[in-house]
This record gives sequence, C-alpha cells and structure tokens, in this order.
Amino acid sequence: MAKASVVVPEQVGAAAAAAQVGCPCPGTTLFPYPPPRAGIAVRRKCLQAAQQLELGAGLRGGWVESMRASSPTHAKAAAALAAGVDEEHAAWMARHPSALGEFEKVVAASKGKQIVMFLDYDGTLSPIVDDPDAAFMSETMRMAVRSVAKHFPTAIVSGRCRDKVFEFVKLAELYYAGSHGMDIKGPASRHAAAKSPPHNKGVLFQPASEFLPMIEQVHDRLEQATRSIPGAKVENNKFCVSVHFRCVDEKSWGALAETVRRVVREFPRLRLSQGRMVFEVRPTIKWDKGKALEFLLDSLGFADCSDVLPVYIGDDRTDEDAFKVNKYLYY
Ligand SMILES: O=P(O)(O)OC[C@H]1O[C@H](O[C@H]2O[C@H](CO)[C@@H](O)[C@H](O)[C@H]2O)[C@H](O)[C@@H](O)[C@@H]1O
Repeated sequence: MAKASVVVPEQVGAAAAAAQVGCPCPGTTLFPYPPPRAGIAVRRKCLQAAQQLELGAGLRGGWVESMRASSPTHAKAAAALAAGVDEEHAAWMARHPSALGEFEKVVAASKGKQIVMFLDYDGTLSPIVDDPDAAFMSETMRMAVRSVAKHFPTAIVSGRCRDKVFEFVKLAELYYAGSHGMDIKGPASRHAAAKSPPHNKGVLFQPASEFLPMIEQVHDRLEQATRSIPGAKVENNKFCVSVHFRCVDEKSWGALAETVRRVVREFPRLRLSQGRMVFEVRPTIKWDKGKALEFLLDSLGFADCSDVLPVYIGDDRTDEDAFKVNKYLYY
C-alpha cells in the first residue's frame, strides 16, 4: 500500500484531543490543532520536570512548574494556540495530523479491518471536574458508547479502579481495564460474553496482584501524610493510588509534592508519575495502558493480526503508552 499521511491509531488520540481542546504538555494530552509555539517549550520543561519526578531528583520549582502545566484551562490552551506557528511546530503537526481533519483517511485505513475501540474515561468520556467522585458521564455519551459497542469490541481503559469506572459507565457489554490496565475483565453481560472468542470467556487479568497489600499501605501513609494540606485528596484505585491537587492552593503544591515523594521513597517497588492535576503512585512492573491494549487484542484473538484496527481515544499522559504501541500503525 502506498504510504499515505494518515497514521493510525496515533492520530486518533489527536482526535480525542481535538474534542477536548487539550493541554500543551505531555502530562495531559495531544494537541487538537497546531500545537501552540509556546506549548513546545512548555512540553520540554514539563518533560524535564516529569523525569525529575520519576527519578526523585527534582527541585521543588520543577515539580511545581510541571504541576501547573498538567491540566491548563481551555482559555490558557486557546491563548497558547493563538501564539502562532513556527517551523518546529509545523514539523510537529506534520508528524501528528488531526484525525478529525483526516477522518476520511482513517475510514479508508479501516476498510476490511476489524475495528477494536479503546476508550479512556476521565477527560474523554466524562468532563474533568473538581471532585473525582462526581465525574459522571452524560446519558448521551453512554448511548454513544453503547452504540459503538454494538458494532465493535469496546474496552474502557482507565487509571481508576475497575469497579469505580464500571459504576460510572454502567455498560455490561464492555471490557474494562482499571488501575491503568492492571485489572482487566471481560464483559459481564451474558450476550456479550457469548460473542467473545472461546478461549476468552470471563477473562480476568491482574498482573500486579502481589502489590495489593503494599498499595493499601501506601494509600494509608499518603492519606495520613497529606491530611494537613487542605484540598489534597487521596484515591485508592486498587492497584495504584492517586493524589489529587486540583483543589489544593498553589502555594501548597511544593509541600504536597515533597510529601508525596517522601512517602513513595519508603516503597522502592512503587513509582511516581503525574497526570492531570494528580500524582499517580503505581507498581514498578512493566505494565501500562499499552500493555493492556495488547493483552485485550490478544484475548480477542487478534494477536499479530494485520486485519485489525485498534482505535484508542484518550487525553492523558498514561494514554500515550497506548498510542506508542506501534505494531498496529498503518501507513
Ligand atoms: O485514565 P483515566 O480514566 O483518565 O483516569 C486518570 C485519573 O482520572 C481521575 O482524575 C482526573 O479526573 C478527575 C475528575 O474529573 C479530576 O478531578 C482530576 O484532577 C483528574 O486527574 C481519577 O480521579 C484518577 O484516579 C485517575 O487516575
């Protein structure tokens, strides 16, 4: 096949971003349209700060900068967007075309292929809100997902714990991969389960189960250690823990970052990363949303298949692990 400019599924991620009007930093999302010139610099700074965060060698200023850029408002993103285009930015755009802008090419690339849908939850199916317990998806979105799932195998891939994301989505015909892909379960509905490949009945995969007691411990330690920081919220996502700072006064962000880092240091088998105004604490195992995507395709009988087209829509840094699974990229 002649090389065309469409690349699937990476630009589908950009489509998700197009729907969201995203952030110009890798901690949050891809760009909807030309990424703002200013965004490139922010992206580099964020990357540096994020690396420091992971390595535990960061300066307080670096973390705070990374925290500030982790989930900008639409107004900030739009202002950055208006800042203009330069060569570096144009080159970035050539490598990351908008899937919405190139939708016909995406459709053409899907001809004769089995589409498998992967959907992130927060910021993709539901709006970003202050209270993580109130991130409900609309009935319209639920109907859209239900109709997609009638045509294609569909999975929700979330950083949340699987039960929680199921409570929000409420569709028994879907696959669910909670805890950043570390808790995978096949459809609960009898009808959908009957349609699953025979070797895949009742799939359940939990590659980090040995970490359960440690996650409980770190959750308790984090709750105790952040109690004095108003607005900080610790969420137990079963195989990982989120520490939210969306409602923390910016003056306390440095102290919060220090506290979280200090606690995580007590657990050398856990690592720290950052999402949209949230710290994510996870096992050091080599498992992420990309691995979950591969596992699910494998379970569905599409391992090393050339006639499958995975479509992944997400808005956060952890979704980029799935965008990077390039053995399914088609040119
Ligand atoms: O993989 P996802 O489904 O996108 O989950 C990632 C995290 O999403 C949630 O936090 C984010 O959404 C909250 C509600 O809108 C918002 O308040 C928070 O600032 C965002 O980071 C969820 O609460 C986390 O546990 C997930 O890890």
